[in-house]
Amino acid sequence: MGFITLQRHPKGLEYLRIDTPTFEAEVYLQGAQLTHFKPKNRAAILWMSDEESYEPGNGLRGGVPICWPWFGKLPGEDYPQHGLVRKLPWQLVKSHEESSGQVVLQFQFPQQQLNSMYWPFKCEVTVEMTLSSTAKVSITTKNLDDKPFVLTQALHSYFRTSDILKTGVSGLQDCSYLEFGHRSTDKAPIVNFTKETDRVYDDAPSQQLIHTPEGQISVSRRHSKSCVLWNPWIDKAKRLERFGDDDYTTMVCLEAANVLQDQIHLEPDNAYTLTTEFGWQ
Ligand SMILES: O=P(O)(O)OC[C@H]1O[C@@H](O)[C@H](O)[C@@H](O)[C@@H]1O
Repeated sequence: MGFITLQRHPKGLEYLRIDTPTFEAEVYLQGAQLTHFKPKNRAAILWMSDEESYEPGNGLRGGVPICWPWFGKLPGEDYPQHGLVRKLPWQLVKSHEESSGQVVLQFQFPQQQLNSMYWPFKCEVTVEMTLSSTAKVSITTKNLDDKPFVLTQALHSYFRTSDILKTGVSGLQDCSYLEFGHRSTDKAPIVNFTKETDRVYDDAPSQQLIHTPEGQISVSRRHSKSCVLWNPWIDKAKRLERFGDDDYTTMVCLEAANVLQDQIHLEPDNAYTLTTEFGWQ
């Protein structure tokens, strides 16, 4: 076997390169972030920005960033967007190759790195990836404190398409969403992209399909009622860091989440696992 090798990007970040008879993948220890996933004989599924500089301490623009213990700007305007863990190194605590070609990786976020100014709770945070012809990414939070806390989070997956104008998402028909402060519901069977899209669906079915010119990507979620659908479109693309002006034409984010009414109340000693799984249909 020997499918997994530890490599170092010229800018210094360490990552795992995995090459099996079934798939290839790359996972950065910073952010425990899957940045590349490609089943053999199929196109790559995840989008990664060509403008990414891979500087240590920056978020990596693409793949599956981990947003924890809050999503977006919440709980306060001065809080770092999308939480505390996506720009810091995680520890690899398990890597297991099965003869079938399936690979299981487990990462833990070192508790001492948690900024107690923003997050004054003891907890254990683990990301597990099960990679084969599909990729499954889970994040488990265990409350080790003596008081409960409230958590929002997302597995912020960037998917690749060759043409956003020929891309749509099914599985969201009749679901209510919040976008730019307004509530709405889409009656169409497929959501298409013609402008900036930044929707939080708070009670969506557990599976969607992304229809791209390359085929259909199935994206499913567990322990998650909410999901986020995002494409920055023309103007926001120009303002985003590590994102090319035309990059909005080749990506779409469909994020497994626990946000809005779907936020998690975690009592002491309890644990909660959010999971997303994706692959070609
Ligand atoms: O640039 P960031 O912090 O990675 O965020 C990217 C996007 O993440 C999405 O999840 C949000 O809905 C967008 O509003 C945001 O712009």
